[in-house]
Amino acid sequence: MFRLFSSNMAFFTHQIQRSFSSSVVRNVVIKNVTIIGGGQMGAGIAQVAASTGHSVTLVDMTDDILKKAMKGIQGSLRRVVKKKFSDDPESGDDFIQKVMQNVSTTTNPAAAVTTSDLVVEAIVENMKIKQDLFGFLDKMAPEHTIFASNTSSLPISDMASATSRPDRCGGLHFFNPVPMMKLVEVVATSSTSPETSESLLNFTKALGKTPVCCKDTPGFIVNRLLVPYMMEALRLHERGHGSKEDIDIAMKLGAGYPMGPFELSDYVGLDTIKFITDGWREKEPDNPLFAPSDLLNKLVAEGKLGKKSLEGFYKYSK
Ligand SMILES: CCCCCCCCCCCCCC(=O)CC(=O)SCCNC(=O)CCNC(=O)[C@H](O)C(C)(C)COP(=O)(O)OP(=O)(O)OC[C@H]1O[C@@H](n2cnc3c(N)ncnc32)[C@H](O)[C@@H]1OP(=O)(O)O
Ligand SMILES: NC(=O)C1=CN([C@@H]2O[C@H](COP(=O)(O)OP(=O)(O)OC[C@H]3O[C@@H](n4cnc5c(N)ncnc54)[C@H](O)[C@@H]3O)[C@@H](O)[C@H]2O)C=CC1
Repeated sequence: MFRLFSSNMAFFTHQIQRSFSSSVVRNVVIKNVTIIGGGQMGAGIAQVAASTGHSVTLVDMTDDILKKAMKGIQGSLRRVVKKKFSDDPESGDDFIQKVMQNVSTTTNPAAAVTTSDLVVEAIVENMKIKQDLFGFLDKMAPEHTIFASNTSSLPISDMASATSRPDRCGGLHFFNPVPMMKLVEVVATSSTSPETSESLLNFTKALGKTPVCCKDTPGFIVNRLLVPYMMEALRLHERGHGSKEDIDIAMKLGAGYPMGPFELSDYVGLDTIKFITDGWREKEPDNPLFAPSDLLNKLVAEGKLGKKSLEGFYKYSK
């Protein structure tokens, strides 16, 4: 994994800063943003933050992943400018160039957070790995830095408890695809300070998104309603009461959803879906809705993770 102890210097500098800074941290104006995890969500968050003038550092485990993320951001920006600058392609190119200049990448999270106002975690949906990351970054980041998680399903308070700054921890739950989806759930735990919540709300608005305030309860608002609906779709199919194609068509044409539940699962990523549903089963072990799904487990075991691996419930071409 990361070279966790490779930046002793950054740690040392930070400890000095810490001893001089005030323990009361006021409303933080967010300019420098570090995003940990350059997968679909992290890359999308980086794109939107950079597009709105923030200075972004994107962190992942290898340079290859980061290269892929930057390529993805560029491709997505091309789609955005095609619309936004339809009659002025040159300005569109300038915009892309400026946005790309706002993003730097690194595989060294310790160095990345030393000047960060906000860290957004968008790594794998696993509590232990997220807690290890939060605990590690807590020692490296300046006192004022706010830590936010983009988790779909895990308690923010459990991640915050791995730090010495639970008042400066919260949730920023973005939706996929980040450049298109307007909503961000801003999650406050019982320890999140009002100043932190306000900074996160202001940041969300600065991104051009619409925030809603959520408590740190399972699934926040959207996934509390979305996960049971998606699980019901899976159960309906497993009982042989509908093909995945018919269920998808039904929910698109009958309920007006842009994607049916199987299409959406492939879009989200079946590995992430499995992490989420395994976690919900732990919370509600007696709920038959969250019983293990042979179909989902088989697809994940075969590496069929959805759109990102070109096969999931459906097949995709590049
Ligand atoms: C059945 C299995 C059950 C398993 C049970 C387990 C359940 C657990 C589920 C929990 C999931 C949790 C995930 C999470 O935490 C929260 C989420 O994010 S949920 C997902 C929310 N997102 C959605 O619901 C997306 C729905 N889809 C859409 O809105 C549209 O389909 C979409 C915008 C993605 C694409 O639009 P569409 O018209 O279909 O296709 P186009 O390709 O034509 O795009 C339209 C338009 O948008 C532009 N665009 C699309 N993507 C991007 C991008 N990434 N960047 C930039 N621009 C983009 C595209 O260019 C088009 O522009 P035009 O000008 O209109 O041409
Ligand atoms: N996929 C979706 O539709 C949504 C996902 N989320 C949440 O966002 C988070 C990320 O999801 P995705 O982007 O879909 O996953 P992804 O699998 O596309 O990306 C995760 C990235 O994190 C990197 N990573 C893993 N461990 C790391 C570590 N210790 N340090 C640095 N990087 C690390 C991986 O290399 C990978 O590039 C998860 O918590 C997920 O639940 C939230 C909303 C929607």
